[in-house]
Amino acid sequence: MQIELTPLPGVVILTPARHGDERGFFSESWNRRRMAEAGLDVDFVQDNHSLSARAGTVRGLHFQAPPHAQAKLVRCGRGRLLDVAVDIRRGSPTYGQWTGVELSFENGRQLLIPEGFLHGFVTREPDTEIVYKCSDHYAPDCDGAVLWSDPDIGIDWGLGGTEPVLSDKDARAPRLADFDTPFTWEGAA
Ligand SMILES: Cc1cn([C@H]2C[C@H](O)[C@@H](COP(=O)(O)OP(=O)(O)O[C@H]3O[C@@H](C)C(=O)[C@@H](O)[C@H]3O)O2)c(=O)[nH]c1=O
Repeated sequence: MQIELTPLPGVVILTPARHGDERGFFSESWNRRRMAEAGLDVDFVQDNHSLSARAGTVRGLHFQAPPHAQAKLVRCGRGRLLDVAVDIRRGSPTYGQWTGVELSFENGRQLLIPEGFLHGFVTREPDTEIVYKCSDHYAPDCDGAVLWSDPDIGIDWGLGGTEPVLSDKDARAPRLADFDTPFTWEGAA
């Protein structure tokens, strides 16, 4: 498993080995022991899978508040997407900053997003599937969102001026400045 850091400490790109043969490949998409050995010990309890029919579909920016905060391990099952994490931990040196990584079936990359970050993505091909593990169960009462296009965050979604496909919930989400984050950075005074 290859591990790459991103500009946001704690957000990590993981690329599991693929063992190819004449049939195709085999890959351990998550191995708890290997992750723990690498200092990435997360206890996942739910797997999610969604399909976005059209390229340019944006889902996000989402979080679950404590006591049901979620770390996520995200990969692309089919197609191609830009996966994004935003630090929303009050007092964090990187509060409000984002990082994005292209995940595709071909590149096999995965993004590990800890608690305290927003998560969102844009699909770059039709019929793109995302698959992700979560460290807590779905808790609708703790579910929240921040506006995907908030200029204070300034994510470059690569849409080139085209309007994205969005859910009503995501289109109406508040901006970061109008939002009281439920997360605090561990190093905060
Ligand atoms: C997130 C979630 C939704 N649902 C239901 C609620 C609703 O009826 C339907 C669609 O939900 P949503 O519109 O919230 O789906 P979606 O916009 O795909 O939400 C997801 O976006 C990405 C970016 C994330 O990081 C996820 O945690 C989740 O928030 O699925 C579950 O049953 N379990 C779940 O864990």
